[in-house]
Amino acid sequence: MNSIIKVENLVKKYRDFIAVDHVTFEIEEGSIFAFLGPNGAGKSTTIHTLCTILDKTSGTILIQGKDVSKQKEEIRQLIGVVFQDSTLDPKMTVEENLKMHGHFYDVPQKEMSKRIDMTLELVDLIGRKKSPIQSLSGGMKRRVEIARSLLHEPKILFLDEPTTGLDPQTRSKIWSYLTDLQKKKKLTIFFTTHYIEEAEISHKVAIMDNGRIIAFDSPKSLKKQYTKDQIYLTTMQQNSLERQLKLQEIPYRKLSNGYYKIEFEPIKGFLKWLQEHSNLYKDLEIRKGTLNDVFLEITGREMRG
Ligand SMILES: Nc1ncnc2c1ncn2[C@@H]1O[C@H](COP(=O)(O)OP(=O)(O)OP(=O)(O)O)[C@@H](O)[C@H]1O
Repeated sequence: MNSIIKVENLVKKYRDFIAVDHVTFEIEEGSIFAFLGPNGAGKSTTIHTLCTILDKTSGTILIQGKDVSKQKEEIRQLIGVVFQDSTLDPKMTVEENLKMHGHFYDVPQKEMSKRIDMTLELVDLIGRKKSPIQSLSGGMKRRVEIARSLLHEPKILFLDEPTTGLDPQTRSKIWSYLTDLQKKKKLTIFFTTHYIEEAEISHKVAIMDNGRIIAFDSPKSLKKQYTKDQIYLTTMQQNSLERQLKLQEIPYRKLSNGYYKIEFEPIKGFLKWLQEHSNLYKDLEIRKGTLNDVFLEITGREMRG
């Protein structure tokens, strides 16, 4: 694996409180990586130490072989960041905001206009180049921030909850721009999100809890390892259904909403039973395990709440 980020035994303390507790992981160049976990798990703290915004307490962070403690400036040129709180100047136009960033990152003057147009085209906002930021919608502002973060041609894009507060349609549009970028520019994308389903597009997911990484793999492998397909049934014949399930030693749980929940792996093995006993149930729903179920299985708690 060609790792672009290598984190080893990362610890971040705030006084005596350990916010990040001996975290170790690697991220492959050109991949999409999602960082999940409940509030206060330590995701933002980790991302901020990787982006050189926050100093770590101990451990090693290498970004393309460069040490964040010693080579901050070089690393800043390698990364683009989009954080939750907008840092765009609302009174300035889109173009002026991008130009300011370009100067800050030493984008050569003769390349500036070309790069601004190119990045705005990537997020479909070239037509709004001359618009003041304050005239744009929330989703457009986030897209301007993404364009701005790409202006100095970074190798890695860090996004801390890039879609929080946006409507589902805008969120899906932003993800389609980001996945497109990852493919076209071979960009490595590292993001945190509260919308667990957004992590499904990533190549690897790390789930963090209480400052530690408790699971790390592809969404598919995590779900395969920790979840089972779930079948939900309703019935008019409770006694007969329960008798049959018990007879076949099929584990079930009766939920407070009247549904019977059956977890079965592999689901194929249960389909025959369902066909043969179709007279015993009314509604049938099959749900695949989610990343939230993975968290629930490992910790016994919901990821949210
Ligand atoms: N500046 C600080 N001083 C003291 N404690 C802090 C500071 N920043 C964060 N913490 C604590 O460190 C822990 C991890 O916080 P962090 O913001 O990294 O979590 P998170 O996973 O990003 O949560 P969220 O999803 O809510 O953003 C929390 O318990 C938080 O209260």
